Amino acid sequence: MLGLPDGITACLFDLDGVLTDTASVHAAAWKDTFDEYLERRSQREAEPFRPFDRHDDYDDHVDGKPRADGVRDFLASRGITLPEGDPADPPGAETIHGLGNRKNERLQARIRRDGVTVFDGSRRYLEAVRAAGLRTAVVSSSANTAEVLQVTGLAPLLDARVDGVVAAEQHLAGKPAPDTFLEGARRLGVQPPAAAVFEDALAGVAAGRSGGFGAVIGVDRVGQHDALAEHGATRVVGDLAELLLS
Ligand SMILES: O=P(O)(O)OC[C@H]1O[C@@H](O)[C@H](O)[C@@H](O)[C@@H]1O
Repeated sequence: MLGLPDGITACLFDLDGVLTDTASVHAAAWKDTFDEYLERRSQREAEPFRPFDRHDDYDDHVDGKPRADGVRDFLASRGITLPEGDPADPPGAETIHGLGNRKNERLQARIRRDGVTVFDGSRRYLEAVRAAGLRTAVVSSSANTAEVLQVTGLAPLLDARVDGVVAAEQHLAGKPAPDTFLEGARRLGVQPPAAAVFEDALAGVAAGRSGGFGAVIGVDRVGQHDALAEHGATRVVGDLAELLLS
C-alpha cells in the first residue's frame, strides 16, 4: 500500500520539491541573485553575460545542497572563486555568504508574499505512512525548514527534523554526503536499511545511495527521471500519490 520494500519502518523526506512546491521558489531566488551578480561582474570585467539557467545550473550545482555550497559550486562551474566571507556579511557582499544572504532575503520575501503550497499527494502519503505506524522525519538542507513546516501545518506529521540549522550546529556535511539523512534515521531510532529516503534533487538521491538506505525514492517533477535513477534512486515517481497505488 505504501510502495516500499518490506522491512521499511521509517521515512525520511526532503522538503523543497518533495513535500512542498518550493524548489521552484528557491530556483527563482537563486536566478535573481546570480544574474544580478553575473551581470555586474560582466560589465566590470568586460566579459559576456551568461545568465544562470534555472533548470540545468540549478539541478547540477545548487539543488538540494546547503546554501553556501550552492553558491560555491555554481560559481566554480563558471570558473569564479570568491572569498568565503562570514555568515553575518551583508546581503549582496561579494563573498560566498554575502551572495547566499542576498538569495535568502529574496527567498523569504517570496515565501511571505506568495505563501507555500503543499503537494496534495505528499500530504496524503505522509498521512498514510503515519496511519501505517511508520516514523517520519524531514531532512532538508534549508535553514528555512522550520518556518515552512509551520506555515504549511506539516510539523505535526513529522517526528523529527534535520535541517540547515541543525546541520550547521552539529557540523554535519551537506548533501550529497549522507550525514543529514543518517542523523534523521538516528533520531527516529532506526538503522539506514530500515529507512526510505524521498528526494527530488540529484545531490539528495546520491546522499540516499551512499548512506545505504533501504529505498531511495526519486521524485521527478521537472523531467529528470533518468538522472535521478543514475544518481541513486531505486524507484522514480512523478508524485508520492503514485506510491499509494502499488
Ligand atoms: O537557503 P536555504 O533556505 O537554507 O536552502 C538551502 C537549499 O535547500 C534545499 O532544500 C534546496 O533544494 C536548495 O535550493 C536550497 O538552496
